[in-house]
This record gives sequence, C-alpha cells and structure tokens, in this order.
Amino acid sequence: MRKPLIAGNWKMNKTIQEAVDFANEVKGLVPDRSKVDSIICAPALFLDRLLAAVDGYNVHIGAQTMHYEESGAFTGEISPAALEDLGVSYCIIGHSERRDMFNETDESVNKKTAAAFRHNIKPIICVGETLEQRERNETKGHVANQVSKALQGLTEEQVKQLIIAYEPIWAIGTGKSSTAEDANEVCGHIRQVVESSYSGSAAQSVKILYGGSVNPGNIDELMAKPEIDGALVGGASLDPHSFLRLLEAAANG
Ligand SMILES: O=C[C@H](O)COP(=O)(O)O
Repeated sequence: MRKPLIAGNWKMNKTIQEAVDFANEVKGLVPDRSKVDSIICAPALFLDRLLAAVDGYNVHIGAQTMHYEESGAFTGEISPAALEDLGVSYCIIGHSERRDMFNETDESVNKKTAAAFRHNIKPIICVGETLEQRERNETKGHVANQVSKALQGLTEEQVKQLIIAYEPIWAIGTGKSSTAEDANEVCGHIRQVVESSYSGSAAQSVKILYGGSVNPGNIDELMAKPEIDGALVGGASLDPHSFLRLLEAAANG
C-alpha cells in the first residue's frame, strides 16, 4: 500500500511574508504524516524561512528545480548540495514549464534525478504530453519515452523511492483536468514501463501522481483511482483552505 502524497507547486507566486503566513496558517492543521505526505514546493528564496516555519510539523518543503552539478560557474542556478544542506527533502524535476521555457531536456532531467539521489533529495519527475500529441494518440509512447530516459542508470532501490508526476500539458493551469479514467490509464502505463525496465516490486513502490487543474472539486475522484497515488497541484495549492482540503481528501481517501 503506497502512502498518498500531495505536493503543492507554488511556481513563481507569493512574497516571503505571504509564504510564511501560509505556512503558519496550515501547519497545525495538516494531516498526520502517517496518512499523507504533504509537500510545499516553493520558490528557492523562501525555502529557508519555510523550513523554519514548519519545523516539527507534518509538512515537507521542496524546491521547484535544481542544477545537476554540485557547484561552479552556473550564474543564478541552485546547487543540490546547498539544498541538502538547508534540509530540503524534495525537488520537482523537469516540469513542463521548465522543459518549455528553460531548455530542460530528457538528458538534464536524468542528470538532475541522479544528483537528487546523491543529495538525499526525493525527485518528483514530471512527464506529460501536449494537446497535439494527445490528438495524434501519442500520449503513452511519449510519456513512456520521457520516463525511460529520466530513469536511465538509476538502481532499483532508487526507482522504488521515486515520485513521477503525470501532467498533461494541456491540463496545466487551464481548469481543464484530464478525466480520472484517462489519468489512471496513463499512470498505469507509467507503472508498466517501470515494471518492464526494473521489476514488479519497483513498479509497486514508485509513487505516481497526477497533475493538471487538480482542485478540491476533483481530488476525491482522482484519489479513488488505483494507479493515482496523489497530486502535483499548482493554482489550488496557493490558498491555505484549498490546500488543506486536498490533503484531507488524500489522507482519508
Ligand atoms: O505543477 C503543477 C502543475 O503544473 C499543475 O498546475 P495547475 O494545478 O495550476 O493546473
């Protein structure tokens, strides 16, 4: 039985004060970590303050991206070693916005995933198809290819700890979520890819999330599906009440 996981991706939203206010508002109300892993992936500038704000509560803090090198001449980049030193335990890798706007590739996603494991950071690898790919019936092939490339060189033990978020690009921030049935089918396909590349045990351990216009109105239906272990949530994670509702749905589902 895989423990459910809800990760909020704040993207480039909030000020530090708004972030700390949010953490103070939700932290005592977040369901116990035995029921759900609750994660806030915040802008890098807020991570230190958020870690201090939620210390001792059931909330994990994650980053939204990082570099694969430890250090060096990479102006403006975020070092995985520095994230580890800060106490950051999760990092989103290969979000479609970063693939689209910041030149993230399957190769860099693979290198970042390996770097995350070297630094005790759990990677949340994002995959998903465009609307055109969906219309051409290429969803499963595209997603399988992204997953295979992201996992190259990982050990079975690493794969068991992995989190993969299936986010159809056409569903992100559009209010147009995938149906729970479709999302479940693609998440199941991802699990099969893991099984054929690694083992049944790896496939049963890896957590697969759905992302794309998840909100308090559709979370129950998504969480009821057997292949969906949780959600990566953008817009609906920005409001404390909505975020808490998502956590409760996952914890009690
Ligand atoms: O990482 C989160 C996804 O991009 C989903 O964003 P959204 O919930 O605003 O559609």
